[in-house]
Amino acid sequence: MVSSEEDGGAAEEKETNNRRRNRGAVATAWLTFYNIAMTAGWLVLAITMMRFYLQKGTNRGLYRSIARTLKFFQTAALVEVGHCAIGIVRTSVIVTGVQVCSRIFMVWFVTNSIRQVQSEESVVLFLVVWTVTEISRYSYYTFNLLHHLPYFIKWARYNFFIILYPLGVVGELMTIYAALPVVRRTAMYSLRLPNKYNVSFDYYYFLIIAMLSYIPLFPQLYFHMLRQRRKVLHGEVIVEKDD
Ligand SMILES: CCCCCCCCCCCCC/C=C/C(=O)SCCNC(=O)CCNC(=O)[C@H](O)C(C)(C)COP(=O)(O)OP(=O)(O)OC[C@H]1O[C@@H](n2cnc3c(N)ncnc32)[C@H](O)[C@@H]1OP(=O)(O)O
Repeated sequence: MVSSEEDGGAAEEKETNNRRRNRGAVATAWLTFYNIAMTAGWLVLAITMMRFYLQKGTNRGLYRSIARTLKFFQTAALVEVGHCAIGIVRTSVIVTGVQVCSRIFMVWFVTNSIRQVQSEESVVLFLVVWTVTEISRYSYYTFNLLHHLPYFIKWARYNFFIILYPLGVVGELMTIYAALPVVRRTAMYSLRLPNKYNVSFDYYYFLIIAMLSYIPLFPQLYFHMLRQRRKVLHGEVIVEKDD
């Protein structure tokens, strides 16, 4: 439901201020520390990727050069699901969980595990998209917590995703697609019968199901962000169903 912009804007601002007051000093300090650390981590990734490309002029070996940092900072984002669960951040556990888990899956179980896809251009595509997204997202949260939010950071946070989200999805799907023949050939992460657990699992089909699951899940994340954009940039009050 969307009410008039003026009334909505004032009510939203009041609600946001109340929420911030109720969060508590320890939680605010933790979130500030967390967001600064994550902004720094993704900035390091951006600089490492740029330096690598400028020095080598190719994306061959680029993933290996950032693998440890990427795995650390992307895995650390699991903490965000905890933030929502304990209520220090007012975001849906499900929306955050899907976003974070799909990224962790891409890093650990596709790109990191399957060496043959690491030089694909699609890997560079999603890495660049994630990096730009995360630098603007975490710096937005940091400046917001410090009550000094430059407008261009707010603008970037709630506009870049319009293009970056679909581009990220294209990069991820193309990478999984490139992994399929390798997974089929090597039968990695698969369990064939007969075995002592009497269970079978085929990672090849799991990857196909993962790709298909973008069809229902991605629009939900995208429309969630479009609603956030209307709320933050245009002050609309949007009543969402709780999880
Ligand atoms: C097991 C394998 C399964 C595989 C299946 C896969 C299927 C997956 C399908 C979908 C895949 C998508 C793939 C795309 C990947 C990409 O990322 S591409 C790059 C572009 N992406 C983006 O732009 C989105 C980035 N992600 C997000 O923004 C979030 O993760 C989100 C959960 C989607 C949305 O964030 P949300 O928190 O709901 O919105 P905000 O407006 O940012 O925040 C709401 C309020 O919460 C406060 N807040 C949130 N986090 C923090 C924080 N860390 N610190 C402080 N505050 C925080 C925020 O300030 C808001 O509060 P108020 O200001 O009080 O309103």
